[in-house]
Amino acid sequence: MTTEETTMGLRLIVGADEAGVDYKDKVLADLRNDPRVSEVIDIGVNRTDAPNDFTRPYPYVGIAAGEMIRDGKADRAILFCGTGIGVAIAANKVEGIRAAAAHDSFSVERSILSNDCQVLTMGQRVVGVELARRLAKEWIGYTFDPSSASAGKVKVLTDFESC
Ligand SMILES: O=C[C@H](O)[C@H](O)COP(=O)(O)O
Repeated sequence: MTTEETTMGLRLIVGADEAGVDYKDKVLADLRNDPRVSEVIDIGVNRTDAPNDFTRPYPYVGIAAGEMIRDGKADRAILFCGTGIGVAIAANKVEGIRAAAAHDSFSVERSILSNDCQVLTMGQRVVGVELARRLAKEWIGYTFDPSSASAGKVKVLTDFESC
């Protein structure tokens, strides 16, 4: 979390395609009860959606989340699909967004401390729901250190995008 996130609380997006909606809803409920989180924005899909919306494919979910972060409407996102890969690829298409699919504690930690990712993705077909819930809780507890040795590496990415 940045200093601002720490002071204000995190503004988090949760989202999923049809293959990740069950995990998304579990994590959404957890985050709504987490004192570190000031706002949770559910961008769907939801089981109550009309069929065309409920079957909205993963690229739309990942891009929508990335655009909202890019536009300052949220700080971070936790997204789900079958594998976590599709929503990560989609979010990474948005300029300035760093998204990682991660299903273990170490990678979840490093996605922030090494890579300053704004987006964590997981696959409902990859890990159990209790692990996904735990990893989501862990992830929001990490804060990137802009004075760390990792910052210069992240800067290579942001400099490349601004060329
Ligand atoms: O990365 C893609 C996701 O896992 C998605 O939920 C399923 O995609 P598919 O139906 O093309 O396998």
